[in-house]
Amino acid sequence: MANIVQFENVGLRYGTGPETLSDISFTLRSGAFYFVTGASGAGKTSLLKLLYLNQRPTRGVVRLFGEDTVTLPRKRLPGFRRRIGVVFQDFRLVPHLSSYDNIALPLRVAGIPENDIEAPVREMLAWVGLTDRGKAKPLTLSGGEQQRVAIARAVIGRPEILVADEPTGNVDPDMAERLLHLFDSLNRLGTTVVVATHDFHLLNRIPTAHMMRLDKGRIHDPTGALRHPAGSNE
Ligand SMILES: Nc1ncnc2c1ncn2[C@@H]1O[C@H](COP(=O)(O)OP(=O)(O)OP(=O)(O)O)[C@@H](O)[C@H]1O
Repeated sequence: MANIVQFENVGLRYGTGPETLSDISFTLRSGAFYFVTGASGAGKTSLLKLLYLNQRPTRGVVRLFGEDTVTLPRKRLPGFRRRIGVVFQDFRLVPHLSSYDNIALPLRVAGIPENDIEAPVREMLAWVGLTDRGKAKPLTLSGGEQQRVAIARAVIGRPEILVADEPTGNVDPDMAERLLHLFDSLNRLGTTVVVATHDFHLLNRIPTAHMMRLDKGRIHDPTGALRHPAGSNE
């Protein structure tokens, strides 16, 4: 498996405060499944924000798809962001748009012709089990339904990496398992999946998943299992 993400001695500081993340070094392998765990405030959300290019590191190198994102020209950032799907705990759907239109949004933003949008949106609605809810607005859906719309929206552009920040935080345990099953099936199709979670029940559900534990802004990786040399394709 090739390296798809590489962090080298990354630090992140908000404003003039202390470093929220320090000396973060790890490699993510293309096609693997990762859980990011750690106590509240350990820096999980901050780490994911660096990963999906919502934040720039204060120091160090964040390399995505083999390129250094810190020196990447700004005009190339949107293209990079399209290769990463993101799911949030609070869904972040557009409230006045139907499920169908929320899922279609990334394709419309990317300028895909309307004729080429319907089939993939219908396919996504079916995949998340919401074929009959395409016209529904987010506030008329349950939390689990909203999250499935959000997952469909995140993956309709066939991202290479799916990042999810506490995606099961606002759904019941049965729905949490169902959502995890969606992530697992995507991963089996080759998508690299990174899920931050507090939910220890979920961790055992994906036996092949790798764990990234954050402790007070640092990666806990005593055996170095999360580090692979640059260019290593072992
Ligand atoms: N935009 C920001 N400005 C200033 N400080 C921030 C900002 N975002 C996060 N922090 C601080 O960074 C630290 C890590 O926060 P982060 O949200 O990354 O942790 P977390 O592990 O995701 O926590 P939780 O599990 O509670 O969501 C916290 O001390 C938080 O207050």
